[in-house]
This record gives sequence, C-alpha cells and structure tokens, in this order.
Amino acid sequence: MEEFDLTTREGRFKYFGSVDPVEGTKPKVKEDMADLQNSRKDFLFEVDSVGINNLSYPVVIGDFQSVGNFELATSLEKDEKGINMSRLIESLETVNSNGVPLDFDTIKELLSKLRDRMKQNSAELTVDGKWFFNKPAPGTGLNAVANADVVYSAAFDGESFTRKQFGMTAQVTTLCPCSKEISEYSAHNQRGNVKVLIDIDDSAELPATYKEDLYEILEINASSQLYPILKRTDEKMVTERAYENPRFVEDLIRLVAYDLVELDWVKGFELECRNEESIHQHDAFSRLKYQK
Ligand SMILES: Nc1nc2c(ncn2[C@@H]2O[C@H](COP(=O)(O)OP(=O)(O)OP(=O)(O)O)[C@@H](O)[C@H]2O)c(=O)[nH]1
Repeated sequence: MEEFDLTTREGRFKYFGSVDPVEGTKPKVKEDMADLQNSRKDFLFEVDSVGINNLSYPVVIGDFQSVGNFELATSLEKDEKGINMSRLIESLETVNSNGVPLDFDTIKELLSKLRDRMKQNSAELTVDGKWFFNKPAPGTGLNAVANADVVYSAAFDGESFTRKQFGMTAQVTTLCPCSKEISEYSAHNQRGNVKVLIDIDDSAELPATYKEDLYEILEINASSQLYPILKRTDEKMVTERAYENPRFVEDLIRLVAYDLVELDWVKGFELECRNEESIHQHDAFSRLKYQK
C-alpha cells in the first residue's frame, strides 16, 4: 500500500487520485505551437458572425455599476479557418475601467478595435443588463433605486454603424377598462411589461437623456407607475391614478407607439406590451412593428 503524506496538499491530491503530468511530445512554447485558427485554404463559406456570448462582465449604465451579459463577434473570411477568440476579451478589457461604460461612443471604439485586432470586415456586439436609477415617490418624493432592463446592440463595418439599436423593458401598472366599466366597484389591475427595441437613426443626434426619455414614454402611457418606496399618501395617488387611466394592452401599445414615432432619433421599433393578468394564470400581450 502506497504511503501518502496527508499533511501536504500535494500528498492529499495524490491520495485522491491526482497524477504527475506526462513529459509529452508537443511544443510548450507559443512560437512552436500549431496555429490552426490562422491556417488558410478554401473553407467553403464566409461566416456572418463568430464569437462568444453569455459573457458576464461589469458595466456602467448611467450612474450605477451593473452586470452586462455580452455577445461579441466578428465576421470571418472564406479562406480563414477561425478567429482568435482570446482577442475578443482582450479588446473588451481595453475599454474596461471599473466596468465598461455602456454608451455608443464606447461601443464604437470597442467594435473598431475588435475589427482591427481580428482583421475582419465587421464586428458586432449585443449586451443587456439592468439600468439602475433613482426614482422618487410621487407624493412624498422619497428617493430609492428602481431599475429597467436595457439592451445595446450594434454592428460596425469600419466606417459606420450597420446596426445601432437600443432596447428597454419597463414595468408598469395597467387597470382593465372593461373591468372598471362593468363592475359596481373596483377593477382588476396588474403589472405590465413594456418592451421596445429601437433602430436608432445614426444621422440624428441622440439626446444625452435618451434612457430617461424612453423610460418615461414606456411608463407614463400606462395606467400608473411603479415606485420602490410608497408611503400611504403615495399609495393613494398611484391607486387613484390607475383608476383614472384604464388601459387595455392594445391602448397602451398605441399610446407608446405614438410617442416613439415623435422622436427624431428613432428610425423604427419593435414594441411589445405584456400584462401578467391578475384574474388569469395566463398573460395578455400586444405587439407592433413600425418603420418610419
Ligand atoms: N476560433 C475558435 N477558438 C476557440 C473555439 N473554442 C475555444 N476557442 C479559443 O481558442 C483560444 C485560443 O486561441 P487564440 O485566441 O487564437 O490564441 P493565440 O493564437 O495564442 O492568440 P494571439 O496571440 O492573439 O494570436 C482560446 O481563447 C479558446 O477560448 C472555437 O470554436 N473557435
């Protein structure tokens, strides 16, 4: 029976089955290693997008740090076997300073670096995360942090964005107009999710307050709004506000669409409203696509 020194980590590892590395015959220094990714011949097809996704990385959205879920990719020429994937995160790291600032200037800089370092025609990125912001209660003004889901998606061909999109999902209150109409008292209401993905017109100026502007449009057209802190006076306000502004999912989507069309920087959008119905187990939804 082999003796093991269980007082050392090495001994314990061997006791649990770890073995010494083999000497091996393959090169150990980078210069001598095969570089399959960079081998060249006719590989039959160009690839539209190749890269990595489901990457969690710190981001800064507005005033707060958050966690971004990234997809980073480039195109790939027909005569190249693969991309150098390690360079995707190397490029991301060049714009990381306690988090990658999520704005279109930084995104353009990152995509330009990706494209250059990968020596490809185009680079693209999609990142989603939670945007945190201060939101005061409607009456007392008591401040606390609320959030909305945001997504940035862009592609860059070396000269300009070939895709420039910003999306947001805001949560709202909706109160059913039918229920209000037919009932002696009360009306059922629910939490709604208003989700939009906007094609941004790169020739228009994107206002510095685009996130706030969009959030306001998504929530103000609903029956009432959600707040992190509500005292009784605030609660009375949001309850009565909902009753004064009944909305079907069809009403909400049309009212939001009207405001979106008015924005100069919006080229088109996909919009969805979804109510988590409080009188059903299922949800109610509406969808709309619009191109100017
Ligand atoms: N192209 C490609 N790479 C992969 C795949 N799966 C894993 N890898 C990555 O291969 C990478 C190592 O390759 P490279 O980035 O080309 O490394 P390298 O050639 O030493 O890097 P450079 O010094 O920048 O040329 C690792 O980061 C792995 O994550 C795949 O399906 N395709």
